[in-house]
Amino acid sequence: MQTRCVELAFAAPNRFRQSPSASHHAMKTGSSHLSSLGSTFVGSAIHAGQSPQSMNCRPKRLGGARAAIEEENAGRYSREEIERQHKLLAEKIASGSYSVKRRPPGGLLRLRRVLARAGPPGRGAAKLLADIERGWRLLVSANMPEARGDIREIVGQPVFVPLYRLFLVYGGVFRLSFGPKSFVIISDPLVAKQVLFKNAKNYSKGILSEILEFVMGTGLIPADGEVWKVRRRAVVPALHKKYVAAMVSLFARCADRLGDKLEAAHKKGESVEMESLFSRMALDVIGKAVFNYEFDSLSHDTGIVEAVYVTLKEAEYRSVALFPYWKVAVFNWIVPRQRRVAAALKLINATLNDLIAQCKRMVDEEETEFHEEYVNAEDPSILRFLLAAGDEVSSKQLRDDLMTMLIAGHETSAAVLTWTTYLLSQHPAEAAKLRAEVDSVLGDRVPTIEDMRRLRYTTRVINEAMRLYPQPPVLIRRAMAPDELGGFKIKAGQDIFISTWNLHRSPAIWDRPEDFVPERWPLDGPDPTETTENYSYIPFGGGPRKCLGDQFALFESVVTLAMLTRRFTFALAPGAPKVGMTTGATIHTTDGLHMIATPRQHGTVASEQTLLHEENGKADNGHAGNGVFKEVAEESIPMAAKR
Ligand code: HEM
Repeated sequence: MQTRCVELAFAAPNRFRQSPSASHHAMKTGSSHLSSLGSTFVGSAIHAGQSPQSMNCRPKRLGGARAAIEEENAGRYSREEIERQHKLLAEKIASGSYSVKRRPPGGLLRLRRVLARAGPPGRGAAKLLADIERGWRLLVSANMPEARGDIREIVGQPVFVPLYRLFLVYGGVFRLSFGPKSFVIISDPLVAKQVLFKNAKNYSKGILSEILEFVMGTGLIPADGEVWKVRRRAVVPALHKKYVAAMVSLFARCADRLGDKLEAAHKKGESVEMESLFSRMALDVIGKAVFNYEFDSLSHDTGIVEAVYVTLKEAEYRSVALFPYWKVAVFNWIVPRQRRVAAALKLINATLNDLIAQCKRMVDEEETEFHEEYVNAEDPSILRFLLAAGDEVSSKQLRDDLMTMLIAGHETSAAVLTWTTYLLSQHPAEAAKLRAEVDSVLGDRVPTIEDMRRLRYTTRVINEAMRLYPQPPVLIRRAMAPDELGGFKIKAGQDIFISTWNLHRSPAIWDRPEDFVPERWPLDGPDPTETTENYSYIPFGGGPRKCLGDQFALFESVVTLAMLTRRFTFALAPGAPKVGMTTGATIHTTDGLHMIATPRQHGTVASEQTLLHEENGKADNGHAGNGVFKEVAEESIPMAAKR
């Protein structure tokens, strides 16, 4: 098939595609989702992995936001530069020059030897020195392992990659220092549990709050202390069971619209860039779900869609800038990007304020009594629930909460779907097994809430994709008082990164940690969570600050994956750029996920179902035998990339 890239008539969200730029990354800045940001060091890594090569399928139209994004991305890191940095870091770790010396100064040993030869008084002094040395060693062994590096060895690549290499050498709790600044990196499940759950009260969101303040204000993700407690208590009930069930049909509707787009592309012989399409679909979902707003970004590129992306991009940008010039008011007038950001925020705020006012009027006119599982059929949004609940909250706080959820629930979901689709394109056997389940459970029905229990393998595929590509890959905290982590003391004010990436890929925890094995999660077992896995698996965090949209997000991913699987097979587009990783708050691809989506011929379904049953019958928890599926996979996934 002759393929071209779908030319999307949109501006802003295309950021993900081609540019050598961080356009790509335009943000997910989520919050927590922004968690992988939060310091110059972390932020610098955000722009990692971008290739300066131009892509062969650029969108023809560049809107203002996209142009702005491209403008600032020129001349970032080349692939060669990143590879050079990987090598340098590996060599430095191997040579030991990255490690802080933990032995007493070598001169002491020589002095002791000289003293020992100088008769009884010298021997006495040498013994005294030996005792001091022993005390030193004891003291040092109580110190946290420390890697002291040069920030240039870390930037230019997704930050969780060097953190993984360092973890393998320095262990589950170590300090990473750059000059006077240090971060404690946690990759040990029990220590993660202590920070997230057992002693959660001692940890704030630290630098994350500062970065996100301009967009989320005191919304749930950046908020700490009393504000967080009050707002969490108010918002959580809005995502009750009936609400999530009502959302299933919204997910299906949006996934169907995406399916139509893919079908149209196929008819024209075009490839599709799935990362930006998933981003648009997730924006459409979250707009409706949170404040009943129809972005319809899959079809139109309206000013508000562009404004959302400009704002998200800015949050990412601020996390990487060395000098926070926007804190100086005059620069906000002088610097064009700051003027654009101000205009975007003004538009979003005005839209949200209108929606809030409109919703208030509707609630005032509504006759239905408010109750615990209140859902308005025409407007099942979270905003409607909060207003109907009579939530005593200022419009500003409400706006902050809505904006936070918009960001938190947007790119995370998009990223999960992007990497799941990528993984499946690399694992035809698992893709065939998935199709078999979807066909047998759904046929050509649209999924309902009851199907969520039945789509077991689909759920496992998502669980496993979230293990390999956690969104965000790092969680950020700051200690408010001294604590002891894994036996090492830390001081108040210590910045901490919990590396979900390291936990999820730790060779000490997982068999074949790097492999995509949905079967590692038994179909008849409970859905894996931080509780079932005792903090070895924390795709939604854990403890009091755990994601409140976890069930929503899981169902959104399952429904979308099932709907698309029912209609298409996916394969990487011939000649598509290698799918590399880069990170904002979530993990993005470096150059987009260019695929061929082929509408399915339902003739292969029966044989795939037989295979699913045969495979399930084995009740084997290992990796599915690829050989079993090979034939089906080959005939039903045209051009599928093979492992
Ligand atoms: C696959 C999609 C999603 C993933 C992987 C995800 C992941 C996470 C994670 C890991 C955290 C904890 C952050 C931390 O501890 O620092 C979090 C927090 C949060 N998430 Fe999500 N999330 C997703 C979707 C959503 C959705 C759809 C919503 C809203 C409807 C949402 C709203 C929130 C909020 C408000 C918080 C902050 C909770 C608090 O601090 O009290 N998320 N999310």
